[in-house]
Amino acid sequence: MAQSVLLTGAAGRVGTAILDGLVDERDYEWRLLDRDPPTEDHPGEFVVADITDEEAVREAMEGIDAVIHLAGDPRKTAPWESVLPNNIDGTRVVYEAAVDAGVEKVAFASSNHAVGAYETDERTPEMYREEDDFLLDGSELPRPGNLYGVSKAAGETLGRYYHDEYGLSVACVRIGNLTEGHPPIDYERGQAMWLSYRDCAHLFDRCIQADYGYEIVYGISDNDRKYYSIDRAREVLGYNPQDNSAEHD
Ligand SMILES: NC(=O)C1=CN([C@@H]2O[C@H](COP(=O)(O)OP(=O)(O)OC[C@H]3O[C@@H](n4cnc5c(N)ncnc54)[C@H](O)[C@@H]3O)[C@@H](O)[C@H]2O)C=CC1
Ligand SMILES: O=C1O[C@H](COP(=O)(O)O)[C@@H](O)[C@H](O)[C@H]1O
Repeated sequence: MAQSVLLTGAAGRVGTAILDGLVDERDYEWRLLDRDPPTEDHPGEFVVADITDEEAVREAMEGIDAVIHLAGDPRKTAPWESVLPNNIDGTRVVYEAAVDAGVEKVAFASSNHAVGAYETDERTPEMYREEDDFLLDGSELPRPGNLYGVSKAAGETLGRYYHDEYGLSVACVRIGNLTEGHPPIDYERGQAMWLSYRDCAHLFDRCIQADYGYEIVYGISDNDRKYYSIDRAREVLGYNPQDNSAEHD
């Protein structure tokens, strides 16, 4: 039977990458949720709701097997007044409703900014280059460099709680820098953590398909220069990225 997947933040960039990559590939029954109504054709059902609206999220969660939770404020400059409701409280609402609805898996869009403060003056810019061997693998403590990063670390910790307490499978994907078509130009850091659209779709697909308990993985393409390991994503999720920012130099 087709799996039913709730995609929050469906109208955004990451949501678009996932839908573009998976709609024709996979037989998922999509339920899309965003506070902004759709502007384009979309698969499945579209629920216009805010993730802080507990009742609406509960309703949207009915009959769902897996959730890809993207909705939130993606700005690294986002103030506390925004990340507290949109990224922290809204994420708690999503996990809580998922547990109550008997959902199996939640893939959470975390961010490189949850660990941004590892990029110290002493390490940069060398760590963005191929010859440098500094590597974060997901087992390190969060080290945010802004309140947005704090909110993503909070989302990861909420996931840990809902996994340990209720057995929900949770994959936190620390997404790098998603750009369509090619890596960011003249931006070493962005090239080292580039995530192509097709690798993004494939990675979240693996989060729906694979078996896991609680995981933190990095969401980047197989870039020659990288300071995030993708070994865990390969091992646990079966992630097999096709793109590499070096091929666009
Ligand atoms: N684009 C990137 O390179 C990266 C994105 N991420 C994370 O991935 C997720 C998606 O990011 P993007 O697609 O780039 O952002 P986006 O701004 O393009 O999309 C986010 C979507 O979430 C919706 N949304 C925001 N707050 C909401 C709320 N309270 N209730 C319902 N819907 C709400 C917005 O309407 C928007 O359609 C975010 O959580 C972001 O922090 C993490 C790392 C990198
Ligand atoms: O979490 C995010 O990270 C990406 C990449 O960060 P940046 O510091 O290289 O801009 C960012 O583009 C995206 O908006 C944000 O949600």
